[in-house]
Parts: sequence; C-alpha cells; structure tokens
Amino acid sequence: MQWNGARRAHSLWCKSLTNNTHLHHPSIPVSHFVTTTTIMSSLEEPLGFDKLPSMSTIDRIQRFSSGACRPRDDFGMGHRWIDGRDCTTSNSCIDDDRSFGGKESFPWRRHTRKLSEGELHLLQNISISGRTSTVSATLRESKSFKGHKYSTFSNDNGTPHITHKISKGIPKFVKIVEVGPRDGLQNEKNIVPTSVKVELIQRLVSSGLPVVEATSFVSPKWVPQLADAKDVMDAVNSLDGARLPVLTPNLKGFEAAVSAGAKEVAIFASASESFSLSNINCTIEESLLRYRAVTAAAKEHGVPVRGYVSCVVGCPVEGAVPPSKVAYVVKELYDMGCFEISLGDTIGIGTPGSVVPMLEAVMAVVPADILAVHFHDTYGQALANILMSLQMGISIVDSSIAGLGGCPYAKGASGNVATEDVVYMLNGLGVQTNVDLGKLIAAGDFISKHLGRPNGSKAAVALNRRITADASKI
Ligand SMILES: CC(C)(COP(=O)([O-])OP(=O)([O-])OC[C@H]1O[C@@H](n2cnc3c(N)ncnc32)[C@H](O)[C@@H]1OP(=O)([O-])[O-])[C@@H](O)C(=O)NCCC(=O)NCCSC(=O)C[C@@](C)(O)CC(=O)[O-]
Repeated sequence: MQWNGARRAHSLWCKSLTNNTHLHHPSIPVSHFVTTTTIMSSLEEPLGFDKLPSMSTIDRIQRFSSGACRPRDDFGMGHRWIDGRDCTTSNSCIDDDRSFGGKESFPWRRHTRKLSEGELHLLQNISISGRTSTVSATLRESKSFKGHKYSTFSNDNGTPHITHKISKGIPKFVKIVEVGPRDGLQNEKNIVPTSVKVELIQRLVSSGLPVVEATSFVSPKWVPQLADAKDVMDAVNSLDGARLPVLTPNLKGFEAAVSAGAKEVAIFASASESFSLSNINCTIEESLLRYRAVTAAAKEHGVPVRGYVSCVVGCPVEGAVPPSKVAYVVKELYDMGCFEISLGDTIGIGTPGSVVPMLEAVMAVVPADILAVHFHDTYGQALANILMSLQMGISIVDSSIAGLGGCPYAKGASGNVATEDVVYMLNGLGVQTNVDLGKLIAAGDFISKHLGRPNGSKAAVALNRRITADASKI
C-alpha cells in the first residue's frame, strides 16, 4: 500500500545523511540506511552539465528577465514523471531526456576572447597589486564590520569596465532570508531552550535582517527540537522590523501557527518523490493537495505563503534530480499562490554546473524575481552557487546564522551557507542588504557559544581573529 510505503520511507532524509537519530522514524529498518548510504556515494562526484539533462527546449531569449514567466505547454512535464511511467529512476527519465535533449552551450557563459595588450597589462596589475589592495580593504572593514565596497579594481586604467562586466546582472539589493532558528536548530541533537531561541531571533532581527524564519509548526514527534513553536512565537510576535515566517506542513500546522500569531507561513514540497515520502510522509502529489488546502486557508486569513522545493539538484536517495521536476513543482506552488519560492539544495550537492540548468528550467515557468535560493554548504559550493544565481537574476538568498544545521559529527549534509559569509561576499560586491555584519557576527557567536562549537562562518572566524589581533597591539 502506498501509504505504508510512505510511512516506511518517512524521515529518511536527514537520518540517512546525518545519522541524526532524533529524527528517525522508528519503523525504518537499518538496512534502509545502508542502501541510502550506498546510493549517496554515487553523488560523490560533483553534478555538472554532463551529468544533467541539457536545455534544448527552453526558450533562452527572455529567461533571465522577470518577464520570462509564461506557461510552457510544450515543456513536456505533465505528470508522467510522477506516475513514473517513462522513468526507470528519476535520473533516467525519458521524458526529461527528450525535453532537454541535445548538448548546447548556455548563452550566459562568458565567451573567452583574446585580450588586448592593455587588458593584459591591466590584469597583471590587478593580480600583483590587487592582493595588497584587497587585504587592506579587508582589514579596514574588520574594525567596524560596516558594509564597504572593495576598491581592488578601482583605478583609472579602465578597470571599472572590468568591474562592470564582472558585476553585470548582479542585483543592487539582495534580500536575505535567515533560516537559522528553524532550519539550523531543527537539526540540533540537544534541544535548545526556548529562551535561547528567542534571544537568537531578537539578535538576528536587530542586525537588520528583513526576514527571520522563526520555527515550524510540525509534528513534535518528528521534530522535537521545535516542539516549543507556540512559546517561541508568543515571545517574538511583538518584534518589529522583520517578518517572522514559520513552516507549516498541513492545515493542522497552519491553524496552530495562525493561532500562535504567525503572520506569514511557508509550505515545503520536494522535487524528489523519495525525499517527499521521507520528509513529510506523502507523495509529491499528495503534498500538493495538502498545500492547496493550506494556501486556500491562508488566502482567507490574508496570510502570505512562501513555498519551498527541496532537492532541486540532488536527492540523497534518487541521485540527480532533473530540472523539469523542479520546474513542475515550482509552477504548482506558484499557481496555488505562493508569493515567493525557495529552491533548496537540501544536501548541498550542487555546483554552478548543476544549479544553472535547474535555474534555467525554473525561470522558464515562473518569474525570476519571486525565486530564492537555499544552498546547504556540504561540498563548499554554496557561495559559488549563490554568485551564479545572482548573475542569473536571483535577488533573494536564504542562509543560516553561523552556518547552523546538519550534524557536525556525522558524514553527510551540513548546514546552510552561513549568513555572515553571504553578507561579507555581498558587501564585497557592493550589494546592499541593510544587514549590520558586526551584529550578525555577535548573534552567530552567541548561538555557537550556546551550542558549544566554533562559529561555522569563515568570515566570522576571520573577522573575530582580526579584532583579537588588533586588540593585542593596543
Ligand atoms: C507532515 C507531518 C506532520 C505528517 O506526519 P504524519 O505522521 O504523516 O501525520 P498524520 O497526519 O498521520 O498525524 C500523525 C500525528 O502527528 C500529528 N500532527 C500532524 N500534523 C501536525 C502538525 N502540523 N503539528 C503538530 N502535530 C501534527 C497528528 O495530530 C497525529 O498526532 P497523534 O494523533 O499521533 O497524536 C510530519 O511528517 C511532519 O511533521 N514532518 C515535518 C518534517 C520537517 O519538519 N522536516 C524538516 C523540514 S526541512 C525541509 O523540508 C527542507 C527545507 C525547507 O529546509 C529546504 C531545504 O533545505 O531544501
């Protein structure tokens, strides 16, 4: 029976990756994890263009503009992949091969060309003097953490032209959606006291973050770490300055969230059937049915709904996930009224090589400006993936304070990209976030200290060291 199958598979995802037993479904046999681990090893090679379907049917002319949204009747997705009729596995879907057949180059790729003598001279100057310049800029910033713009390339030799080329397409403002109190803490082995969660949220809001995902109204049997969702909301509801969305997997969760004062909710679907079963104990289609009920109720209450799609490039069980599957689920969430949709590389397996075709497929069916990217940093690819996403027109980035999430003692998925690292990179690019990096680092240090581990943000660690070094000279 499908439902029994779903139950057996339920909650496999974090467990198989992290050995984090607190989320394990009691009925999942140990042998299941062995299988999953074996499959996971097939993902140890980075997913690149050669491992994913290419994009011959996607119209490329307008895809990076927000006006690129249009129905794709010819997209060839339908429901066939869900029924599994043409697919042996999600990685070998005939439909997808047809839709994305043919290897073509992507027009957004920078064309290499011969550099002129002047340009060569310029680049040599940058590589020689740029290092000093970058370092001094970093040191200057480290004292105040104030957002600054790097001046590495700003000389009078025509370099602004190069800067312009590099930053072309990158938005002037990026909205950061902080997911640490929810995505980060849901994976913690030990339950974090409510008062600590509340203080963390307060600190994050006061750093200027516009959105701080506060908690989840999910089954406490599955996620005991967030069983205090109501108490957390009671304590943070009156905070001004940021939106505080919460995760709701079904109507029950939605109703509980609204009674607790939540003014925004998020629903979370998956592009991988196996992950859907393990995470929320139902198939993708069943989850979409549930979410239609949630979005309808939310509309009645005037509550905005954010959508998540997990496993957008890879699934711990199924391996590579075809972009068309992601696009299908995104479009469903969009059609049911989600105002924003976050694309989750749940296991942090993606590289720009796999993220780009996925984004292309998604941007062919919904506007780019409603999309967010949500990268876990398991393979250290998150910042590269974010930069690539920004260049493709994304301007909403999810991240987690101090890189919270995942289990530090187990092989497998790690936390989200650290918010401090994202802000540091965006400051370097001259992109506005309205976030105070100093306050952010203090918030990251606060929660890391509580959890008894080093801050997972490289920028925070480096900038903290710098302060110590400065102080020792005084
Ligand atoms: C979806 C369910 C609830 C289905 O869980 P189920 O066991 O299939 O649900 P059920 O309808 O059979 O109910 C079982 C029990 O749960 C209760 N229940 C039912 N719903 C709720 C609720 N909302 N709040 C509190 N309790 C609830 C329900 O009342 C019942 O209680 P009992 O009668 O046994 O005492 C469960 O599987 C669940 O809570 N899953 C949560 C999974 C989760 O939070 N995962 C982490 C999210 S992270 C993620 O998805 C990825 C993301 C978003 O971060 C992006 C990325 O990284 O890619």
